Amino acid sequence: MAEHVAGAPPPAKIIFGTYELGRLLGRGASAKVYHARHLPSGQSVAIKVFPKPRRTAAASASDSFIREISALRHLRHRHIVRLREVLASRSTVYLVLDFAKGGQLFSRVEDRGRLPEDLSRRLFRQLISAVAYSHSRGVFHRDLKPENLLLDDAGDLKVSDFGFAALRPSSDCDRLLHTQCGTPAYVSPEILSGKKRDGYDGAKADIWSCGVILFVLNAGYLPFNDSNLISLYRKIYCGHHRCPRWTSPDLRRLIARLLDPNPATRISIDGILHDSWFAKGLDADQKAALMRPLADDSKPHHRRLSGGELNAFDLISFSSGLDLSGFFTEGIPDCERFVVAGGAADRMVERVEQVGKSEGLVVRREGEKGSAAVVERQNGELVVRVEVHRLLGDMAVVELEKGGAAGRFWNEKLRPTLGATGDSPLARRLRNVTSGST
Ligand SMILES: Nc1ncnc2c1ncn2[C@@H]1O[C@H](COP(=O)(O)OP(=O)(O)OP(=O)(O)O)[C@@H](O)[C@H]1O
Repeated sequence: MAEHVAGAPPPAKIIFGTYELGRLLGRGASAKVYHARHLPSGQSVAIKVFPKPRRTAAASASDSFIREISALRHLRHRHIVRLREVLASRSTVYLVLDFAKGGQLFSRVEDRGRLPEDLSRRLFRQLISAVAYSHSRGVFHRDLKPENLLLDDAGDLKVSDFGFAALRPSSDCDRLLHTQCGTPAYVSPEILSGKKRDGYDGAKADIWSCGVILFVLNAGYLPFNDSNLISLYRKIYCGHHRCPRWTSPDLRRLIARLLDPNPATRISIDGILHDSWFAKGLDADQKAALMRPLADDSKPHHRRLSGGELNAFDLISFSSGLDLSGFFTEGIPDCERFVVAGGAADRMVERVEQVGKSEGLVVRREGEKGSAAVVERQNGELVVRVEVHRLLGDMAVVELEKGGAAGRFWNEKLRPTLGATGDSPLARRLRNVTSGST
């Protein structure tokens, strides 16, 4: 293998035969984000790379990539980074996102200082448009801060990083949330106070963070800041902030209403839309256009989620699907793959082994930790090979390869014992496998 020479650009890495990974754009607590080129179209994308959790228990909704996928697949809005595709290998989950060429809004403020009031207003309107839309779809970001606000090549805002997002429970429409999330300087007093029994209103908590962001855009510094965490918390509880002298009276008033420590009296999205500073110079049509999501908003989101949880079936059916090509050798004749839940995959391997033995065939285990059962005739001719590839949590991809000698063994001996007459997803898949068998 060729060695990488220090100082030379790293060799191009092509993943799934489709994306050429480029430079590192940023790294967060949970993932690294790379620039990449979509080879068929030449388009730039950003790929967020998450190591897959090393555990066998079911993937938890608290995993940030699960949260992020669950949230982003609900959302299609011009000011929210679009999730194009989800890919996975054995060890890694890749989120393919629209590339926000302008980088972090935070860097802009850091480099050039505070923004002119009109530019703050334009970006704040875009932020509220995205936040209002997310809330209307039952998604609360919970970690809004300038580092998570990106800019595209036209300088328009794209809200990103939904790794802390919460989805409203669909059953009772209860908007009160319980997990403590976010970055201290941007977090609302009710989250800091951790009144877990009462929960908190995710919409109002996001609005507080929008208030902190608006303050930062206008001032160039944070409204609540202290190197001592306890003092910082105290300042946030009180909501005491001082706007810089250049702040217009209307903007001062709006900031005070956003940074109201009492969520019950804090301004709502509707209140913001009617605020004089926010609405300045906007006629009714322009306001409606601002709040309108993309025309094709409904397209990718027809399917109902089960309680906001995401499982591998959701992943598979999303967008162009979970591309599993990295798992397998292409071009194997009569090779089928399907996803199953629970212990069904392991039971299938055991069953293949048992039936093979009872038929006097040669049976052996292969693969990592015996994840595959191979059945052959005495002359070495392949009858059937079943291999289990672990996916997320207890979900698994079953790869089934039928050799030339599979026909009778598969149809008459094996399939009836695998319960392929029921109506489970596994049974349906097995019926399809059978109909094409030799
Ligand atoms: N779509 C994108 N286009 C361009 N750059 C991006 C994109 N997504 C992320 N980045 C860059 O990568 C950085 C890290 O991304 P992100 O905040 O999503 O990661 P994270 O691990 O979820 O972070 P956190 O620690 O805040 O949870 C961003 O701050 C940004 O600079």
